[in-house]
Formats: sequence, structure tokens, C-alpha cells
Amino acid sequence: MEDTIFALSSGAPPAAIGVIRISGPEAGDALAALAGDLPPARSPRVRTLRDCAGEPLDVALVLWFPGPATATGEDLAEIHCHGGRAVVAAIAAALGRLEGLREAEAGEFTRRAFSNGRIDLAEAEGLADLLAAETDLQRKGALLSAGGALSRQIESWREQILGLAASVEAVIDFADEEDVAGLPASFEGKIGDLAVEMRRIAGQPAAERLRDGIRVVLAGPPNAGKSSLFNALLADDAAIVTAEAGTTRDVLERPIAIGGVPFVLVDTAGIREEGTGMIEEIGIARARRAVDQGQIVLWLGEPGQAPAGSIQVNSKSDLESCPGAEGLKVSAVTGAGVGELLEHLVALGKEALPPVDQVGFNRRQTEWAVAAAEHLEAVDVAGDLLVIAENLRSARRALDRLVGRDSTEEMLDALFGRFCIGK
Ligand SMILES: Nc1nc2c(ncn2[C@@H]2O[C@H](COP(=O)(O)OP(=O)(O)OP(=O)(O)O)[C@@H](O)[C@H]2O)c(=O)[nH]1
Ligand SMILES: [K+]
Ligand SMILES: [Mg+2]
Repeated sequence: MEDTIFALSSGAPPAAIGVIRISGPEAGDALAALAGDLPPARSPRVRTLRDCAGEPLDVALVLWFPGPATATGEDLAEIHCHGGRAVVAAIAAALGRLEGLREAEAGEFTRRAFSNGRIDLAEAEGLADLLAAETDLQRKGALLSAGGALSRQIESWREQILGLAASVEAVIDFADEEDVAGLPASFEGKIGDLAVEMRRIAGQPAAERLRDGIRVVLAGPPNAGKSSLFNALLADDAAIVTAEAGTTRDVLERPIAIGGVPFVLVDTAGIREEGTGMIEEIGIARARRAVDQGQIVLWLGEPGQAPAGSIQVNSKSDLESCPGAEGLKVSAVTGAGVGELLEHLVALGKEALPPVDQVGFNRRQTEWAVAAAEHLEAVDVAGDLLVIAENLRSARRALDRLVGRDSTEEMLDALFGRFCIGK
């Protein structure tokens, strides 16, 4: 029998209210032990909670949800207590003393919901992203997956493939008879349309881009003003700025939402042919790596030395000596051009993000969608019917993997480890 688990599911105390959830076969008994009785199902009741010695712990709102039609698919109880540190700790201690109860691990409630078929893997992944969402775009994108829109899309594809497979089976079954009807005329078109639709969604930027933010790397020679611009864009004194060439050595990263778009600004060491020592050499190597990993690179140096695909920025535009012909003119000192640069970043950022008003895939899901499309594209309508049937089966299996039917323990550990305790 599964353990019964409990955890504080609301934010860290102290808070106005603390919500403690209990899930598993002993949830009802545990609630009754503290509250004196089991309240009627699905109706909130106010109860004085007491420990095993009868000492009052708190007056709380309690809820009883008998399984399996619950969030976790198990018997589930909720205690809405006062959110003080000592209150929450005392109730948790009282629960921990009950037979068969233990504290939940990170993501364990959600993992049970998945194991019990209450949500599929795509919904769980969406939920993890929703909880981590810090910007409005991230919230909107995650809400679609968490709400099951992605799962419904996959289910519709599975059904279409099942329909196509049924028409292949029908032709196979009657293959011995006289005037054999072939595959329906629409068969090839339907398969093609399905593969195109899968490729279209799989071709969008991956959901991780939205979750992790777009990396904007500031690069250029020493003293170009990278750290000054980094600070100006962040409106914060995050990086050290001095007149000494080679000030920045480490790669410095700061997440920032601009116009609702999630970015990670990256400041780097000045790149020159030879650094003045080992520390700077390492810094330069790191800077080059950061440039390779950036989705947007702002180049504050000679246009001739700019990394491929970078955006030319003319820093220190307030100075007379500033050459200024090419690129965006900015001055970290006067602030001139910083607003325009931010606007430009937002416009580029929006293009680099997946659309949040329609279903999108993360990298793992993209792999399976592409695999499914490949199996459909491999169908030769003039070829062997048994081979076609196998192609369709393989496509369907790939979609099963996408929503987590037969997923590995390792993968589930990685996913549910992303959740906090109490979720
Ligand atoms: N006038 C003027 N000076 C600037 C501007 N931006 C930076 N500086 C000055 O240029 C010098 C170097 O600035 P940093 O921001 O440290 O340059 P960096 O590219 O980060 O330098 P390293 O980290 O050493 O590679 C400092 O003295 C800054 O005050 C600017 O827009 N206008
Ligand atoms: K400097
Ligand atoms: Mg610097």
C-alpha cells in the first residue's frame, strides 16, 4: 500500500493562511484524528485541531475529498490553518506522529496524479512551467499545456491515425476477395496533412526558450562599455565598471523581463587576441563560449570583427571620437539610445519565442512529434499494406511517448524533481 504523504502546499510561512495537504489511504483517518471527526465530503468545515494528547493546535478550515476523483487520484484532505511558522510546524509534527504518514517529497502529489492517470506527462510539464512562470508570456504559454490543450491536440492526432489504420486493416482483411477496393482516395492527402501539421508545431521555437528566457550576450573588446551597458539595460549596478581594460573576467548573468518578454542578459570579458594573464585568458574563453550560446549577441566592437549574426552596437555615442556610422548608437552614460535598444530587443525576442496562444512543444515533445511525422512521411501508399500499417503504428507509438505513456523512471524523477515540496 502507498504511504500517505503530507506537506505544506502554500508558500513559506509566515503567511495569512497555510494549506496542508494529505494524500493517500490514511488521509481520512489522519484528518479525523486531528479534527475530531471526518467532515462531509467536499464541504468545508471549521474544526479545532488537537494533537494526540488533546491539546489544541489551531482552529482551521478542513476539507475532505474521498478518492479517486481528486487531484491526486487518492483520498485527499486539506487543512487551511493559520500560516504562522509554529502553527504549521505543530500540525506537521502531529501528522508525522500518525501511523503510515510521512512528509511528501518534491513533486510527489503531482507524481501521484500522473501515476493515477489524473494528468498526463504533457500536463505535468505544463504545470511545472506554470509554477516557474515569472512573466505574463510564460504564464500564458504554460497554462495551455497545463490545461490539457496540448494533450487534446495529441489525442486528436492519435484518433486520426487510428482512423487511417482502420482503413488499411479493412483493405487487408478483404484482400483475398474478388474486386478488391484499394485505400480511399483521400488516404494519401490525410497522411500528408497530418505530417505537415506535426512539422509546423514542432518547427516553432521550443517552449524552453520561453521558460528559460532569451540569452542576450554583450560582447566586444576590453573597455568597449559592455558592463556599463549591461548595467544601463538592467537599471542596476550589477557589474563592476572601471577604466581598466580587462575588468570583467567571469560571465555575469541576470534574468530580466522587458515588455513581458523574458531575457537573460549576459555580460562577458572583453575579447582580445591575448589577455594579460591566465585569469583574463580564461575569461576570454568563457566570453567566446557565451557568444556561441547566445540567442542575441550585441557586438560593441569593430564591425569587421563581429561574430556572425550579431547586432552592431555603437557604444559611448556621447563621445566625439565615437565613429558612429554603423549600428545602434547608445550611451550608457547619458542613457541615449538605451530605450531604443530595449525596444529592439523586445521585438527580436517576440520573434524568437514560441507563440503563446497556441499549442507548443518543449524539446522532448518536439523529438517525438518529429518522429511521428517521419513515420507518416515514410508511408508509401502504393507499397505493401502491412508496411503502411506498421508505419502508422510507429507514428502512434511516438505520440504515446510524447504524452508520457511508457515513460522511464529516470525521466519522471527529472520532471517531478523540478516541483517544490507540497506540489
Ligand atoms: N563617455 C562614456 N564612457 C563610457 C560609456 N560606457 C562606458 N564608459 C566608460 O568606459 C570605461 C570602460 O567601461 P566598462 O563598462 O567597464 O567596459 P567593459 O567593456 O565592460 O570593459 P571590460 O570588462 O574591461 O572588458 C569606463 O571608464 C566607463 O566609465 C559611455 O557610454 N560613455
Ligand atoms: K573596463
Ligand atoms: Mg566589463
